[in-house]
Amino acid sequence: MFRILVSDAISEEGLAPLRKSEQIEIVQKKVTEAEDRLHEFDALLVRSATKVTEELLSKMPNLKIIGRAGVGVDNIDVEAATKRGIVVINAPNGNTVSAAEHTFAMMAALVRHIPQAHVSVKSREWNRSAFVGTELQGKHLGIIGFGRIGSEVAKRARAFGMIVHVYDPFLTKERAEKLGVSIHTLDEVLACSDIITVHTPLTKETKGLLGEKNLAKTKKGVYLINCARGGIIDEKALIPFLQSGHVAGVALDVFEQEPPGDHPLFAFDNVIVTPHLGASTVEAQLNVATQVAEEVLQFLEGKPVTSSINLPTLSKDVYEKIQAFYNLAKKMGMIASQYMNIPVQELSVTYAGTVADLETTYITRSLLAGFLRPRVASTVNEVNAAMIAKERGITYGEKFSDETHGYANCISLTVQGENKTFTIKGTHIPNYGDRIVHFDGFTIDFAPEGHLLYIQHQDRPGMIGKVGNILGEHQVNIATMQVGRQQAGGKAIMMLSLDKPIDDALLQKLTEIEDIETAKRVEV
Ligand SMILES: NC(=O)c1ccc[n+]([C@@H]2O[C@H](COP(=O)([O-])OP(=O)(O)OC[C@H]3O[C@@H](n4cnc5c(N)ncnc54)[C@H](O)[C@@H]3O)[C@@H](O)[C@H]2O)c1
Ligand SMILES: O=C(O)CC[C@@H](O)C(=O)O
Repeated sequence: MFRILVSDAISEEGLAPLRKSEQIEIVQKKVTEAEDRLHEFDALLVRSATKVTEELLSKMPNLKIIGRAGVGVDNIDVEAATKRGIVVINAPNGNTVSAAEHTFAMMAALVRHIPQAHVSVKSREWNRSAFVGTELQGKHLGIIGFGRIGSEVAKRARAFGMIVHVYDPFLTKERAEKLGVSIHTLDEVLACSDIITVHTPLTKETKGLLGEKNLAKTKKGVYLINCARGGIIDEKALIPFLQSGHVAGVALDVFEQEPPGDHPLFAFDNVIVTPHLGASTVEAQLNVATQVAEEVLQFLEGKPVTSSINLPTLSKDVYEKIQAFYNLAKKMGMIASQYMNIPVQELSVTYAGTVADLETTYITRSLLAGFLRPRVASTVNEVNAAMIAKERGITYGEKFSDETHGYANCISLTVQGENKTFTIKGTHIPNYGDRIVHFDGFTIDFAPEGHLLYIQHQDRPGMIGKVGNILGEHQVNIATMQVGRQQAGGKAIMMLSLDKPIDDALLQKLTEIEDIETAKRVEV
């Protein structure tokens, strides 16, 4: 049974695909109400209210995936989730239009004093002169952050006859031209805009972006809008600019602390606010819930998720192409790790042939996860393998070569350990399977699966028989046996696949056979 905790209000209709599965149990409770079951859940679905902290994750040891029904993941400790091998996914475009429309609603409300007029009329006043506003047409709109929502706001601004100025350090010229905007510096946007709206994520760079220094660069009489994340506009720094009248009005849908409680900005009549409603439409909530539900189902079926925050995103087509190599690489990593049962400093993966043209980043992550799995007690997967490798001082890199050793594709792994370098090469043969074709300096050909027994020995007559006899005496059946040698009478190896694993005593007995130099178990 796959258990899912839904701890924020997520569209029931959107969750329908999950409810259809008999293998899935959905529990809709706040985290604080589900304390007794937190250890059971495989998935956690949230919006922005639930704070997914390191502490919460420590109470959810079975958690495999966190689904964010929205864009921003600043309420999720992604690093802590990654360290635990937990995939974090979001719904990046499900609420874009709703947020852009809410921004515009706030903009119009701000410049036409709609909330204030609403309260006035409901208080039985009819004070029309008190609410003279300004048109949006012809005004200069500064957009800070030109991603999904910022670009949708720009489209609507043009429809209102506004002149759009954009600041986004990551916006390429090509995209700017494609979207019909010119790129400006932040100072230019601050100096020329009648209205400024922010649409960036909350990051180290954007937190307090509109603080005292940059607010001072804005035009007197500027209007400010934040429907992105609390803190991008520094709420405390705003106060003197509101008191002096430099800032004509502010519209906030998001706050540094949510809920904001009794906030000093609420003392200003020209500050209008909504409770983080940018995504609160029927359409947006259906979109984000559906997207997250579909991603969780994909994950459950062992298929790639397409909107992961902490994994390379793969299309279904790409995933199908790399699947075979993803499995081969993982097995190669597991074999190498067990064979080289010493501390290692570096893994170098070389791709040749058809595999070299694929999304090798994901394949390398799979190999790394396979290498670390026998060495790490906690969960190791493609999500956290890179982080764990770094923690253990293991570097890794990819290379590409034309040398396929006569195969259509070849993955070579070279492991650099203390005073030992080990190389293993593998290939995937469609409709046949995976083969290891080179092992620690020997040419060989074996399937990387099952209970493997590696033996290095001197090439003498009868060696194979001696090993076979001892295994037979201990009721251990040999499923397959492959041999390799560097030259007649020199060093040679056997790679046996056994029907069951052998114990330490039998392994020791094998190493005591004359002319046997090494015997190692490898489980794949
Ligand atoms: N109020 C709501 O309910 C609501 C709804 C949806 C999204 N949001 C928030 O709105 C924000 C934007 O969402 P989006 O989907 O457009 O995200 P996005 O990732 O598509 O766009 C963000 C843009 O900000 C730019 N950016 C990043 N750092 C910047 C910086 N230092 N200066 C200027 N630009 C910078 C990026 O290049 C990107 O183009 C996010 O914080 C999201 O959480 C809020
Ligand atoms: O879930 C919400 O209501 C807000 C979501 C929004 O802030 C987002 O980042 O997608």
